[in-house]
Amino acid sequence: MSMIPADAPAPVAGPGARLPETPPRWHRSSWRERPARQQPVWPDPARACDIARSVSMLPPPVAPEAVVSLRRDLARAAAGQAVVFQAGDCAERFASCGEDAVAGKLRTLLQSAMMLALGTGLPVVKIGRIAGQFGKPRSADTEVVDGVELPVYRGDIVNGPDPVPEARRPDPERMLHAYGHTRAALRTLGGCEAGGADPGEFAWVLEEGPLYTSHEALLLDYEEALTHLDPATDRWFDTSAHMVWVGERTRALDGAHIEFVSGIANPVGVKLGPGATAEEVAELCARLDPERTPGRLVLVPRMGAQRVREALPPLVRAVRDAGHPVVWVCDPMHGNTIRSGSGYKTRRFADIAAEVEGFFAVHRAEGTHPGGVHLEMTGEDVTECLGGIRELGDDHLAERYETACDPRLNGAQAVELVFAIADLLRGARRG
Ligand SMILES: O=C[C@H](O)[C@H](O)COP(=O)(O)O
Ligand SMILES: C=C(OP(=O)(O)O)C(=O)O
Ligand SMILES: [Mn+2]
Repeated sequence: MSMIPADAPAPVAGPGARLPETPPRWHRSSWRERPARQQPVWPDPARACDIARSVSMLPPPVAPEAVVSLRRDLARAAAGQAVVFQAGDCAERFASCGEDAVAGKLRTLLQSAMMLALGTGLPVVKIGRIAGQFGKPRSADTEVVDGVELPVYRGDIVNGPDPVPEARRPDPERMLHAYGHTRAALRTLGGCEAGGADPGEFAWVLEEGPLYTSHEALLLDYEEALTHLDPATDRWFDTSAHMVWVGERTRALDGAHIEFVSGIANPVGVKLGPGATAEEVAELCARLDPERTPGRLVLVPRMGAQRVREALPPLVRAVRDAGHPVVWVCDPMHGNTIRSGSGYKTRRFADIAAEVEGFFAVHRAEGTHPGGVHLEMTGEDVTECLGGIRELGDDHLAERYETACDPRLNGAQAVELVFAIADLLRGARRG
């Protein structure tokens, strides 16, 4: 049953607004026939099923028209006429979905987008890791804290981060809370865009286009519950966000996550680690973008500074030669995670900057568009990543290490990186 009102206006036609056919035999639950990695083992699966059903009856958080509008904007980025800036927390916390916290994040994102727009003269497609980035894939199922083995934290939509067994137990009620916090965050974002809450001096950036939302489509019970048929277009939309992506750990071609996103009409991202092969990527493009529609597919290499210059070119060539009009977006964070001497999970600013430079160099050499960047950052003065202009060292990490999962650039480091990216983009345009 569709949750989208039948009288919703049909999307305006234009580049990127063409919506490909839903694949035959696809349904929002067809992923259940495939192996699904990184899913919680709910203690009471029948209860999880009931809760997912409750979520599916709630109003869709995001409207199909706004999703189509993002597709149109991404089509421009695929053609090199706009640049994508996708950024936010690694793991959003429910407790940070209040009005002040979300308005603060919005201001930070807009500030960065404004610097990119001013620095490049290009329109910036603004996409937050916001209003739903609650599920985390992990490298291991358990961790040892003070000698006790515990299930890992999998994001607020699954369990809690406190290192005690009760908090780490997967709780399906959290899917309902995730829905509520998404709605709350969207209300604040929408309020700012409508001139309600105050985005301050960055308000004009919003005149060029809204802040879209995105998260990893990881917890498939939840994504399925918010996927509805839109009668105006006869397409299925995952209404949990404007854009969703599939992570490096769940992008298996025959896996549940790729099956799920193959049938939704949203723009879809896929993370690509250094092990991705040209054949795999060509196959992913064939599955997810069979009609070669600009604005549909965003490929997000996260290779690591050491690998990007050798690992990325074969993938770029394979996609270009197969004629898929994808947006290439550089994630310079996830291939550069290290453990510091004092034991913190961290990243070096120099590595992050070097990966971005490598990404631009590859696109320059291949004659393709560097479509944008995907960052984990905050406007707060946290101490999670090493280096930057203030030369944050290992002995500073303990001062304000606040992330619930991966280390984020702090406000100053983010500004420094965005300036460097604007320079590279200017160079790419001249080239
Ligand atoms: O963004 C997320 C992390 O990279 C992912 O959850 C893996 O983190 P882990 O190696 O600490 O499990
Ligand atoms: C887990 C993430 O990325 P990846 O799938 O690239 O490791 C992430 O974006 O937080
Ligand atoms: Mn992360």
